[in-house]
Amino acid sequence: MQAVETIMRTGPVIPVLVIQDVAHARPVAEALVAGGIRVLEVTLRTSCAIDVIREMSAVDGAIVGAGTVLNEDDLDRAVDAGAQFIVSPGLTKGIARAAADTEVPLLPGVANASDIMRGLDLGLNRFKFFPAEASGGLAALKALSAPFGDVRFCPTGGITEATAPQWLAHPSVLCCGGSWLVGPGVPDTAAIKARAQAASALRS
Ligand SMILES: O=C(O)C(=O)C[C@H](O)[C@H](O)COP(=O)(O)O
Repeated sequence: MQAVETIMRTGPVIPVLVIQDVAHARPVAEALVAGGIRVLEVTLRTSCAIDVIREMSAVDGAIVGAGTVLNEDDLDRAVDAGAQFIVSPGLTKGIARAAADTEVPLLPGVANASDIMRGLDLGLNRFKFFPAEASGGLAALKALSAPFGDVRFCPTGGITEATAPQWLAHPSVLCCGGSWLVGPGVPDTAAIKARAQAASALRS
């Protein structure tokens, strides 16, 4: 297992994936990897998500994790399917302990100073800033970075290809998350690859 920091530094954007049909898993993962995006967050929002993690994990070059992990049971199911990292919209002691016990990298969501302090108490200092735009946007992140100078973030929620560069320019930001790379429905793999190429070039 890689450290969560390594995963965050693999590329500038982590695509947040909501895959409705397991048949779409491989073509989507292949298109993203072909476009230079290797770290893939499969949200546990669909009934096939666990099978999607399994399928995508078989794609060469893909580093597949689970998102929308809400409890220890979700975490266990995702890890059993091959998830190499775990993303959660929030932070609970249960998830932090389960991730530590399983030695799976965890990227838990924080939205304010108290969330960050709870994370620090649990030995964590790499977080998803979620929901990034709705929680005050870049101005809020800049303000939070002042007292928490060693903390690094993956802002997610409301970020687009157009706004990602502003977030990535902040020194506390290692990468951004976003759903814009893969839309709903039957995947247009050429378009996904093109968006992945644009995303992977965002900070170079
Ligand atoms: O379900 C989760 O755990 C999530 O990760 C929520 C996602 O981060 C946001 O839904 C990002 O979506 P956009 O705002 O469309 O980029």
